[in-house]
Amino acid sequence: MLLGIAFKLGAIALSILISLSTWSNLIFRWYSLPSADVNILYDFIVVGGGSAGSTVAGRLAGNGFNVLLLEAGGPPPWWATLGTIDIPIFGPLWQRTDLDWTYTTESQKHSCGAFNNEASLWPRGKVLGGSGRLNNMVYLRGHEKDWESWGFSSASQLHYFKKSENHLGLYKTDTRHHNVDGWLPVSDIPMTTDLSKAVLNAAEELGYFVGDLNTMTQTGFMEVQTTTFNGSRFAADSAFLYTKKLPNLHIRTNSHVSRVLLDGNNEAKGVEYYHVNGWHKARSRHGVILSAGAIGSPQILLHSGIGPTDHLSDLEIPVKVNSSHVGKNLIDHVSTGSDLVLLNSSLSLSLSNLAHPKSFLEYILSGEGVLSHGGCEATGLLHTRYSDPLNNPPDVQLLILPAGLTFDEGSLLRYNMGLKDKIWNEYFSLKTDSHIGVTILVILLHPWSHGEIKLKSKNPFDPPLIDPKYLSDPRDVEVLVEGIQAVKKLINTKSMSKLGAYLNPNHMPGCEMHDFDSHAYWQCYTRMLSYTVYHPAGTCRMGSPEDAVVDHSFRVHKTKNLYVVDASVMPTLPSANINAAVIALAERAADVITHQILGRDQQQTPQQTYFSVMNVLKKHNFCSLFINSTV
Ligand SMILES: Cc1cc2nc3c(=O)[nH]c(=O)nc-3n(C[C@H](O)[C@H](O)[C@H](O)COP(=O)(O)OP(=O)(O)OC[C@H]3O[C@@H](n4cnc5c(N)ncnc54)[C@H](O)[C@@H]3O)c2cc1C
Repeated sequence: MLLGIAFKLGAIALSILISLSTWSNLIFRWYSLPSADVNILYDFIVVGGGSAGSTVAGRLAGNGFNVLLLEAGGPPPWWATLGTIDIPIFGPLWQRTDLDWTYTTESQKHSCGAFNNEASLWPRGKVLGGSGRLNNMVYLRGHEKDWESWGFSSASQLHYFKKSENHLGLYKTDTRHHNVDGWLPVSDIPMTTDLSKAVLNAAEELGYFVGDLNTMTQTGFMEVQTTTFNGSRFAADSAFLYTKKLPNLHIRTNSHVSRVLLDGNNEAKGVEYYHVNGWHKARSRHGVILSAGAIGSPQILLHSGIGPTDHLSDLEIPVKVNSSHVGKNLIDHVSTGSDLVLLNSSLSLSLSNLAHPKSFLEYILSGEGVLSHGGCEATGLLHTRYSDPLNNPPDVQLLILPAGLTFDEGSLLRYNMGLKDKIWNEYFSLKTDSHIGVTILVILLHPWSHGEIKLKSKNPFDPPLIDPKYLSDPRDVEVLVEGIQAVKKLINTKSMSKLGAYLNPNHMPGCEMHDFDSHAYWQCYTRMLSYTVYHPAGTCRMGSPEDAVVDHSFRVHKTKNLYVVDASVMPTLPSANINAAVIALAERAADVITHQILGRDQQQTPQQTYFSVMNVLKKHNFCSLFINSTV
């Protein structure tokens, strides 16, 4: 036993040492970023260093502009610099810490019955890299019909997905759909369990397409691709802020922006922010770009006096621009199905494998094994009978996780989600004997229910009121119930029966009045066990002035030099996890804004002129070899 303990301690010490050397480069970058000089007039101020903010700030700086990036969170803390923050399996550990804004929604009337106060806990990243530092790293683009409904051609959308991508996986030779010289690594997952193989075989048995869903034309199933490199998380800050030397980029962390400074013509001139021990102002020449996410960006607009007049007047915030859509159209992917499938065989992802020193060594030496597992291993995009495959994108996504809320025996995951004790005791912990609970998550891709974000007070540090109004439209419940029927078909295949898969027979508390497995039972189950997949969007949506907040060049209607670039501008949700689309939107925004400025600004700096000429040449494929290595 003593030998065992010594071995474990030795492995942990070794892992720390090797992590330190592996990540020292990154640590150096975090702490040697050019710090901001607050007296400079920057070309652009970007607010929020998350998925979108890191991308747009990195690209604009790369295009020769002087950029100040203000982020409310810090750089990752000291313990994260041991490398632990990039180990995929540890993702859930950072929730409910200083890296998380720890939002809670209002109590839901039609959903979330299984959760404390009938509310949903919404983790959001408060750190450079934003929610991309807490996420499950799944890289899935969505469907071509999604972009057409946004007013973009699918060809231009594919261009921006490819622009960001450095595809390191199986499909890297498919140059029509993938690219290998972007800044964001996209990899195949290094470890899967027997579950994903069984699900993919089951999908084939049922006649689904199995292959790359990132071509954006297919429905069917695939093993997930992830934003990782050598088995480690690679969030947008790693990709866009530290990959290239960007001397024009200045980063100020621990800087909470309260409002945009607008002149009498509603032209953005800078921002006001709180840093360490006082209020500061920063000024910009060409514009302010809000990338504070689907909660932060509408919150800052409202505090700046841009929003619905009645709401602002109630809070005595002087109205600058009456924009009735700010904070409205809150959309999110809501899901159900944790531990809905039980297996009577074991999988290689288990708590005991996770704690084994061998797993640490395997990860350190090869970037593989259980520590490299980000939670999700396969996914499917489907049309239920409520969605016409000829005219609509898929309406249900299935995400396959070889674990459920019971994975850690109740020590962390159920608290991260705010599950009621009664539901834990009477449903989850009753899991039959030694059988393991796995999850084929059913995700509603295009909710009819829309919610809203409002301010609670004039205080910029007060979290806003978040009400997603999940499942307030009954059509959403019907689509989720259809998704559950699709899961039942999958587990009834030969491939899944080899793993001993069966439907969890426990009756969901609160649904006792319905016969198990009846339609009414699943409606009730869905309303009880409904939870976020962490994709809030739409609160500053893009479109025409009559029904939107920003136009197609990301500019806030009725203002000048004020842009929003993040998940909040999405008019509808993509048929996928949304991080890839957020980054593609930010790539597009950087191009659009650069061209606008270069078009109207005759007095370019020599460096900007150089970059604009190079970009034009690159677009027309002149001297591409030379240019690719210099731009
Ligand atoms: C637990 C979890 C799992 C997820 N899993 C996946 C997945 O597997 N795949 C996927 O595609 N998507 C996933 N997502 C969603 C995805 O990560 C987000 O949609 C995406 O990161 C949103 O990008 P954003 O730039 O809009 O916002 P964020 O990345 O949240 O960035 C906003 C940034 O602004 C900062 N900020 C906010 N307010 C202020 C202010 N007032 N002043 C200054 N700074 C401010 C924040 O601190 C943050 O850094 C997940 C999200 C979570 C939380």
